[in-house]
Amino acid sequence: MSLTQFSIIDSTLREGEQFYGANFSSEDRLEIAQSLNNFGVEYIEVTSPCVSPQSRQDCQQIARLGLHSKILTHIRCNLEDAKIAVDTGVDGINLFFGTSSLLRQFGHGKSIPQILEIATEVITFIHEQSPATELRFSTEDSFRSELSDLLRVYLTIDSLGIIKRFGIADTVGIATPNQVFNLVQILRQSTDKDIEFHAHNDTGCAIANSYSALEAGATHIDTTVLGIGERNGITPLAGLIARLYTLDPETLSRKYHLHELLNLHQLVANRVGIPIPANHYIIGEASFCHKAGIHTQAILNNSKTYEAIDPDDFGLTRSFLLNHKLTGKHAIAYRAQQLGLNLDSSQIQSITQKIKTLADQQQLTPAHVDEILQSSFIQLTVNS
Ligand SMILES: CC(=O)SCCNC(=O)CCNC(=O)[C@H](O)C(C)(C)COP(=O)(O)OP(=O)(O)OC[C@H]1O[C@@H](n2cnc3c(N)ncnc32)[C@H](O)[C@@H]1OP(=O)(O)O
Ligand SMILES: O=C(O)CCC(=O)C(=O)O
Ligand SMILES: [Zn+2]
Repeated sequence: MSLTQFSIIDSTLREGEQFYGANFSSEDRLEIAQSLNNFGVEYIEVTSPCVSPQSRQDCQQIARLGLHSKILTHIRCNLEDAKIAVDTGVDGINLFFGTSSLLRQFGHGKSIPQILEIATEVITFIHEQSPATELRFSTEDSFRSELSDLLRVYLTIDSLGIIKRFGIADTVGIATPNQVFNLVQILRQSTDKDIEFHAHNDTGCAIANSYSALEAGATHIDTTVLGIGERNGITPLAGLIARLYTLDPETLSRKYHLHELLNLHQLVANRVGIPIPANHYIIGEASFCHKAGIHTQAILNNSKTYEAIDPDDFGLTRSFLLNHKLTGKHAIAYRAQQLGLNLDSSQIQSITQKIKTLADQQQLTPAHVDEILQSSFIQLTVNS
């Protein structure tokens, strides 16, 4: 698997708008598109222009920004939506049709032959109107669809010779990494077109499933900033970056402007009105914060001991928490040194024990630890 080859399709401005708290204004959409472009995602997927008049205008405006990222829109597979989408000037159109029996019966109500007939008409129409438009066709709810139906749909549509990319979607987030690997591998062996994978996170497998898809030959992965999306969302951008960075930091650092990751997340969190979870991948406040004494001691010798990701590559810094009972003498000695306090190892030992005892009784702050260190130092100096 070569990480130089794959592309990120960030769908914060489409799937992310389906998140329960999201309601992006035009200004939000433009700023987020710009920020995604600054980070360097290869594609930005925006809400269907058929959703509302403002969505249509915003889709057109984002398509005209001349960003380095290609702009895609996501529409239903029907001629009315296709006509509107073609007029927006986007680089590509993502079409989808549910192929599971549940969606065929209770969603759009079409049989597999009907899906194929409509898809053929819509794909041919878009291609005739706008041959340069990059077209993708996805089977929504792929993992609750019959394999024979999926293959029939993909192969029939492939034979039109128009589609650039096929999509596989784990719409309700039930697939396991093995299931994803197997399905992507089957599709990989059946077509030479690109393969996009879209993973919902209902069962917490979105990142692992996206990685499995890449291992099996997928070329494009859908993400959103903070993983926002319908229900509990999809593959979080920072989580996918973390997964891939540990395998090949150089390639990831070349492909993306990693220092922009935090700005992008702060912008989206602000516009959605949610905090960035402290333990979010890479950019969460806790991601490079070391607490337990054993960890801090080793990190002070070599940061690789307890860090798989170098915060420096993301323009971030590590920190140490000392104001708790899990601290150790090395952490306290490090702080004493930072404060310019010359204390020997037995003095550091006894201060460490004092901090632990106090932490058993009350909530300590970093300022408390500094006060204890400073007052102990003064007392020891006076007594000596
Ligand atoms: C899994 C996903 O996330 S898919 C993407 C979901 N995105 C969205 O839903 C975008 C936001 N949606 C909207 O603004 C509206 O639902 C619109 C504009 C798309 C459609 O609105 P309405 O015409 O009022 O229809 P409504 O949303 O009530 O029902 C969905 C319609 O789409 C049809 N449909 C569903 N999937 C598809 C599909 N893949 N291709 C074609 N038609 C479809 C349904 O059969 C239904 O058709 P009907 O009008 O003939 O009954
Ligand atoms: O078009 C796609 O591939 C994905 C659509 C979607 O959001 C989903 O199935 O969850
Ligand atoms: Zn989705």
